[in-house]
Formats: sequence, C-alpha cells, structure tokens
Amino acid sequence: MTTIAVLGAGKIGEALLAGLLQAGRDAEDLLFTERHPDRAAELTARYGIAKVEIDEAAKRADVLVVAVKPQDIDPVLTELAPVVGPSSLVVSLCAGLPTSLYERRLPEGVPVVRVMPNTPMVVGEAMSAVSAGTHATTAHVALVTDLLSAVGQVIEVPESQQDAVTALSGSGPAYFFYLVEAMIDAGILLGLPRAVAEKLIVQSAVGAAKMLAESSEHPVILREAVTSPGGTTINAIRELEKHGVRAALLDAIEAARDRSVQLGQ
Ligand SMILES: NC(=O)C1=CN([C@@H]2O[C@H](COP(=O)(O)OP(=O)(O)OC[C@H]3O[C@@H](n4cnc5c(N)ncnc54)[C@H](OP(=O)(O)O)[C@@H]3O)[C@@H](O)[C@H]2O)C=CC1
Ligand SMILES: O=C(O)[C@@H]1CCC=N1
Repeated sequence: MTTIAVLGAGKIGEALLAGLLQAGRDAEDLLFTERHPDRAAELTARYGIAKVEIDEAAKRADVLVVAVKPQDIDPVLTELAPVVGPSSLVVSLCAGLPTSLYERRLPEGVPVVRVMPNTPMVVGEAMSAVSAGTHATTAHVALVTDLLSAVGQVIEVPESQQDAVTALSGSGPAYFFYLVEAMIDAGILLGLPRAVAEKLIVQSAVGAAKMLAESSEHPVILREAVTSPGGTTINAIRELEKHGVRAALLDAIEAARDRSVQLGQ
C-alpha cells in the first residue's frame, strides 16, 4: 500500500487525512508533520496517525504532500532538499506555488505534481485539479489521481490554469458557505427561528447541488424552472441584479485568481 505523508496538517492537510481514512485507508499508511506538539497530539488522538519529522517522512512515505501555507514554504523546501531524490514524489497543495519553484529548490529529477483540492474531501466530495511538473510522468499523475479519487473527483489541467482553478474550486466552497450564511440571515430577518432557517437553506443547497450534478440541464434552465411568471423568484432575481451580485462574483473570483498569482511570485 502507498504510504502518504502530509507535511503541515492544518485545515486541508487534516481534511485529506480524514478523507483518506474515511475512504478505507489504514492509519498505518499515513503520516504527518506538524510544528506544534499540541496540534500533533490532538491529530494522533483523533485519527491514530503518527506524527514524524520531515526526514522520517521522506524515508517512509511514497508520496510527500506539502500542505503548509504558501508563505511557509521556504523552510519546508530547505528541510526537504537533502532528504528527497528522484524516487520521491512531491505533491503540492499550496495555492499559487508553481512546480518550477520546487524543481529549483529540490535535487534534479524530483517529480512534483501540483494539486488544487478543496475541503469537501472530508465528505468524499472534493474537486481536485492536478498538473504535472517537468519530471512527473503519467504514472506519477495516475498515482496522485488515484489517491485523490478516493476523496472526490479529479481532473487534469495545464499548470497555467491552476491559479484560475484555485480561485474557482479551491476557494469555491467558501463562496457557497457565505451565500448560505447570508440566506439564513434573511430567514432570521423574516422572523423564522434560526434552526428552521438553517434546515430550509441547507437542504435547499443540498437539493440544488444534487440537481446540478445529476441533471444534464444548464443552471439557467434549472433557475428558469423555479422562476414562475409574475411570481416570487423573479422579484428576488431583480434585487440580485440591481445589487450587481453577478458582477461582484466575477470581481471576487478574479481577485482570488490575482492573489494566487501573487503568492507564486
Ligand atoms: N483550506 C483550504 O480550503 C485549502 C487550502 N489549500 C492550500 O493548503 C495549504 C494549507 O492551507 P490551510 O490548511 O488552509 O492552512 P493551515 O494554516 O490550516 O495549515 C497549514 C499547517 O501547516 C503547519 N506548518 C507550517 N509550517 C510547517 C512546517 N515547517 N512543518 C510542519 N508544519 C508546518 C501550520 O502550522 P502553524 O499553525 O504553526 O502555522 C499549519 O498547521 C495552503 O498552501 C493553501 O493554499 C489548498 C486548497 C484548499
Ligand atoms: O484561501 C486560500 O488561500 C486557500 C487556497 C484555496 C482555498 N483556500
């Protein structure tokens, strides 16, 4: 069985470990590094996964998944450089960081695969996009794709598209959570009890997501089917258009893309 070490078990690192366990992988095949002993102890207690140092991770793991903040990458690469070689496989989950950065800092020939996942991997519903670096073969990409398929869907994209992917699906769950939060607030405004508003909106989100995933119809058609002539929905849509919600989303996602580009510089 492939041994996977997550370097930096924060939010996405933990989501990956939890998702892989959920998908049936043994805790013995997983490792993580973490700089705070309390956080490490908490994760080991919760999942039964061992915390190791980076050199041991490189020795024992077939796949090293880098999941630190892009701002923290420098010391990780310094520690990794003396302990990895062409037989290692480095997978970067870091927003913005190009595979060329790893290739410059690690020994010649180390294969690197860049991945942008998202947090729904905790429920097996991640959207992950993978891109091969210069030394990564199709077998490396297949291995990473196989690993991530256990926690959701995977597509391969040219690395030049990864900043856009990061803005769209990497950050994407946050936009939906934000929308749900605002819609629950609207329920409160209309006088509904919070628990009722939450139930109505969360199940509407689940139902709408399922229709989007399972129906072959375009979202416009699905929305039109809700929008009865002279009815309630069109009055709400008029307000959304008046407040420029579509333009705000375009600007927001463009700003996320720009930040991803900046993090890689
Ligand atoms: N959160 C998300 O939805 C997604 C995140 N990503 C990417 O994943 C990466 C991590 O993001 P996120 O999980 O949100 O961030 P977190 O800050 O939650 O996680 C990063 C973790 O790495 C630890 N860390 C930092 N440096 C080291 C080190 N040298 N050795 C061991 N551990 C270290 C941090 O510790 P400390 O607490 O001390 O900082 C922290 O626990 C980022 O690059 C982000 O772009 C990608 C897709 C989605
Ligand atoms: O906000 C971030 O920078 C990370 C990358 C994608 C989602 N979260």
